[in-house]
Amino acid sequence: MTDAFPATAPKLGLYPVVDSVEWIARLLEAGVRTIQLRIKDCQDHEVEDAVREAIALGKQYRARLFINDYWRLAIKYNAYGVHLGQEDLDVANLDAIRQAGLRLGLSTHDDAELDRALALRPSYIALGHIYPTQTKDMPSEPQGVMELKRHMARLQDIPTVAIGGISLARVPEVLATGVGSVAVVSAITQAEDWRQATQELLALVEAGTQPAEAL
Ligand SMILES: Cc1ncc(COP(=O)(O)OP(=O)(O)O)c(N)n1
Ligand SMILES: Cc1nc(C(=O)O)sc1CCOP(=O)(O)O
Ligand SMILES: [Mg+2]
Repeated sequence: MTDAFPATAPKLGLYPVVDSVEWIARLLEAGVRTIQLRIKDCQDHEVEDAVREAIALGKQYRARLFINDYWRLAIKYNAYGVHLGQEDLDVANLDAIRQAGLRLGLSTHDDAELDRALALRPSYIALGHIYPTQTKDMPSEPQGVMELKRHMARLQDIPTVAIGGISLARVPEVLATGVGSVAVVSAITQAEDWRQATQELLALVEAGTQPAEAL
């Protein structure tokens, strides 16, 4: 059997996904303790400074800082974790990520992707997209909360994250499925008042009150 990736918190709480070090800094200062740097479609050398600075901030705040896509840089600067999609699985060196002691989060969008992800024994599984999203072009239809709830029945032993179109108003029905974390982009970055939005989301999702382990 494949070796498991290192454990993360059973419930990751509020999980903002943002595209700059500036957002990382302001959200950590606001109390967020699970967060992802997601800068799309760059070469490693173009994002190296941002990845290094984001990881340093994550350590400073004892937060669970995941790097999306740039797994080599995540290893180089000893990130808390890496987030990968299904396409990334075809090219990423999972053994190197595991041996470096990084947590691994994996995206899934249907049963087949869930099967593939579970076989790799990642640190958490993300399920999306739950609702229509303006943030990313999705090739599939939204799953909806009923489908999320159905998936949760087979995901009792692994931390879970819901993503895609989740607004403050939708958080209660998402949490009612039993999912342990809510990942958001626009609910924070497009909010009229991001501070207030973050505080309301944190209060609802009960984000990251315990420090990240083994930083
Ligand atoms: C928490 C979380 N869930 C899903 C994704 C999507 O990741 P991926 O499929 O790799 O797509 P991109 O984000 O790279 O466009 C995510 N980033 N975070
Ligand atoms: C980056 C991303 N991944 C998704 C997936 O389903 O894998 S949905 C998504 C975008 C989420 O943004 P918002 O909260 O603004 O809808
Ligand atoms: Mg990706």
